[in-house]
Amino acid sequence: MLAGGLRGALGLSRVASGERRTAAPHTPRCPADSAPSTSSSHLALDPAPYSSSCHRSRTSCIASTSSSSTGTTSTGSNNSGRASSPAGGITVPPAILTKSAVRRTSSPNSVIVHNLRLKLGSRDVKRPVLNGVDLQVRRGSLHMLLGPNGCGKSTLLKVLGGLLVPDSGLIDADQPSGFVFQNPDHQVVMPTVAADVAFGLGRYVLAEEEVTAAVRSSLRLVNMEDFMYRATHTLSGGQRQRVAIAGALAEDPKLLLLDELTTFLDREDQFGVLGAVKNITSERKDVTAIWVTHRFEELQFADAASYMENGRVVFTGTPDEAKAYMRKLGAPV
Ligand SMILES: Nc1ncnc2c1ncn2[C@@H]1O[C@H](COP(=O)(O)OP(=O)(O)OP(=O)(O)O)[C@@H](O)[C@H]1O
Repeated sequence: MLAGGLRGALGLSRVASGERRTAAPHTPRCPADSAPSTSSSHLALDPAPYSSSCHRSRTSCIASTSSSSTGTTSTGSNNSGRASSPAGGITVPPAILTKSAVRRTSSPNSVIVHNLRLKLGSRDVKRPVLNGVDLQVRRGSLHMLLGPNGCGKSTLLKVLGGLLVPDSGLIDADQPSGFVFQNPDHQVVMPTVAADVAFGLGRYVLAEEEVTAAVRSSLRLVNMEDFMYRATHTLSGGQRQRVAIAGALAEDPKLLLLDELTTFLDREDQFGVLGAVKNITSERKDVTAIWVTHRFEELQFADAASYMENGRVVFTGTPDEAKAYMRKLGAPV
């Protein structure tokens, strides 16, 4: 059980039994990197997209498209920039939906991106960062994204996670998504592991038992259940990274967006984190992980890999095919 004090710290004092977590959060774990959430699920972007409420599944996102297009959505906005649903007093993030979203629930792909374009920069001087990205990621896979510095990997992840809004293109992605960033020190913010994993659940109306169960099962998936009551400052970098992933998992994401999680880790921690993510996609067939990395040796954990150059995906294949492709480019794979 979580300590009573923890409940208050997490803002979980309003418990209504029988109510269940129904919000569809997009989950940036790094406060410093948090941006107004625009959960991306179905983007078929005209230059001026519009927003609406977005609930858990692909299907309901599409269903809410028609109500948004007629302006009948009941979602309002709160101070944090998130939309709030009056129905259960539960906050839900805004989503960007368009009339051209296609119902595709039977697709084996968790993510389909087509001709995605985005320019970034100042208001006066922008330059293309995503130059027509096409990408398909199978549901339940661990898909690695590689490419040289500055080719657009993190930007693509941010677009998939709703942290950036593309200028044009189509995105059809399972939701909700959970984002974990490079530096665990920016993301593991609570004094104990249990409190940290439960952190994001504070915005839901949940019974204490539900919080504890979500925390425990998330920690189990990343092989950290035995650390539940440990002080976070006693953890190694890799353990902290696994706690950050568990924090994202606790909110039941369907898409995990993992941006260079092993950059600061030694080999043991690196493989511990990779093993944890592999375990998640093996055990939870409905969860897909996109893993951005520079480290070729990590390909052995991948189900598939894509290589980006100049804001485009130029190759997608099996890990072995990806290695062969990169060897041809002269990479020391
Ligand atoms: N907010 C921004 N404003 C202007 N340019 C940006 C912004 N964010 C990223 N860029 C530029 O977009 C390009 C792609 O950046 P991104 O971080 O996506 O690359 P990356 O492939 O993840 O690189 P790395 O492997 O070094 O992390 C870079 O040239 C970067 O400088």
